[in-house]
Amino acid sequence: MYRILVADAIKPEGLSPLLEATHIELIQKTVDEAEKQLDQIDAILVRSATKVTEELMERMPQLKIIARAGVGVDNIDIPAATKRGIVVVNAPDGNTISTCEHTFAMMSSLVRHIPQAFTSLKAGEWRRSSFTGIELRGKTLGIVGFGRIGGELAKRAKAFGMEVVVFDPFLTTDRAKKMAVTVLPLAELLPKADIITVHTPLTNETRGLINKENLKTCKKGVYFLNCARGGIIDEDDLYEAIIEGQVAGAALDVFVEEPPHGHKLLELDQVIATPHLGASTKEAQLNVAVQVAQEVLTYLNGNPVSNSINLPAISKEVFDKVQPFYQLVQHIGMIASQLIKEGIQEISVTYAGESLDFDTSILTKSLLSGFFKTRIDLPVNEVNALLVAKERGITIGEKIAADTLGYANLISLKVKSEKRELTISGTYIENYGSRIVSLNGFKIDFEPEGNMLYIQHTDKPGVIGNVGKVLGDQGVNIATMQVGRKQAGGDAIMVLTFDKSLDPETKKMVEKIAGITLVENMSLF
Ligand SMILES: NC(=O)C1=CN([C@@H]2O[C@H](COP(=O)(O)OP(=O)(O)OC[C@H]3O[C@@H](n4cnc5c(N)ncnc54)[C@H](O)[C@@H]3O)[C@@H](O)[C@H]2O)C=CC1
Ligand SMILES: O=C(O)C(=O)COP(=O)(O)O
Repeated sequence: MYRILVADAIKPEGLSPLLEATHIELIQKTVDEAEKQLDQIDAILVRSATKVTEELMERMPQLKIIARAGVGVDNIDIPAATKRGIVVVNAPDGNTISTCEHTFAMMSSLVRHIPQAFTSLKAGEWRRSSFTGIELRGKTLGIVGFGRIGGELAKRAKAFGMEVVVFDPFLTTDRAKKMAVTVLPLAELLPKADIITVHTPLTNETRGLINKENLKTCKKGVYFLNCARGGIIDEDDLYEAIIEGQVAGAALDVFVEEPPHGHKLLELDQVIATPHLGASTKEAQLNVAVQVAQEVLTYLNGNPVSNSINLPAISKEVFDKVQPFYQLVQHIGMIASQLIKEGIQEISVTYAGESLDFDTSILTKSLLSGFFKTRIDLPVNEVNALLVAKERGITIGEKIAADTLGYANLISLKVKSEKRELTISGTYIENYGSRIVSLNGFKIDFEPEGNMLYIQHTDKPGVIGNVGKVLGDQGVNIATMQVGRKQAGGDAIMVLTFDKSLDPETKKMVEKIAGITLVENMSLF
């Protein structure tokens, strides 16, 4: 008998696969109400209200699976679950349409001042001219983050006669073409759009993506929407921009702090808002409940789940073989992702060497998880890495090769975009650790770790010295520096490691050094 705790308001109709199973007992209580039963619970189903913390997991020693009836898993401590071998699943597409439709409703309400006009009318006023709006037809909608929700929104905006421009650094030309949207860099989208809506995940890259600096570059009188996550548009900077008249108004479904107690943005007449209602429809709630109920049942019946976002358990024997290469491949993926930032068409991995004589697919998935780490909102791991690649139209290849080029083992990655190809190889040396031994055809030898800087330059006297001088003058302590070149006087590369990441100003100074053609920060945290 398995006991499943349904801790948040999840639609009961969607839970019928669980209600009908004879080996399952469903307990519909909050965590506090179920306090005395927590040590017997095998699965927990939540939305965003219940916080599944490490402390809660400690009180649930039987817990095998956490299911999030929705997309965002920020209320679940994923590393703590992974550490305990608890699978976490979600429902990635069950609420896409509802969130898109909510965004559209917010956009219409925003430009026609419907909430403000309604409040005024209810107060007994009849102020028609104060609420003159604008048409959506002919306006340019800027969509920042063109995933599931962004894509659906584009279709609806076009039906309203809007022009759609999008920014998404991970979008392939194929998908952009299929969706018939114009792709622009963010710096070009902002001054072009009349209305801008964000649909990215909240990550270190997207927190404050819209801020004081780039709000200034927008059209005066632009409208903003955030139905994704609080903080993608900096709340303080948005407030200032509205006060200054640069932004005409904003529609917000999400906040940095929820509920937003005494929030200054909510005091502004130009702001309309809803309490995180994007996914709150009968249909979305049924979809997500059905999806997670099915996943939980599948897993408890001993079968693999499809929307897991953390690690599956692997046998001790395989684990021992995989373990030395596990971090190396993640680092190879992370380096590649930071050196080839555009949309990718193909990723292929080649394994050579006797110690790699096992099913390497787990390593390929681990490499992909490193590659996607900074690109998408959900934690990507071995369980979902291939699905993530497939959804983005990326072809994945895996080969076994005989030639280790003199190393005991060699793992080589080739990443292809429409414009170029990037190659990187690494090896694991017993009792020594991981080394990257070739990068873009340059022989090199460095340990992938921490904060790194990649520099492409011409092999001529003075360049290396000048890099050292600029960094020294800025008080940057170089931990290691490795160089590689193909032939004397030709193209060359340098890879440096630091104790902390290089600030943008110092990076710019390095870029200005004569002979240097490319400088990229690489972080392996
Ligand atoms: N208000 C609500 O109730 C709901 C909010 N959401 C939130 O909406 C967001 C988007 O959801 P989906 O479209 O389903 O996710 P998705 O993963 O399909 O799309 C996210 C897109 O953002 C792009 N992206 C990642 N980093 C970026 C960056 N630095 N700049 C620009 N684009 C970037 C990705 O390439 C991807 O195409 C998520 O944060 C999710 O949590 C989702 C459902 C309901
Ligand atoms: O699915 C998501 O990411 C959401 O933001 C919806 O959250 P909710 O289930 O409505 O609390």
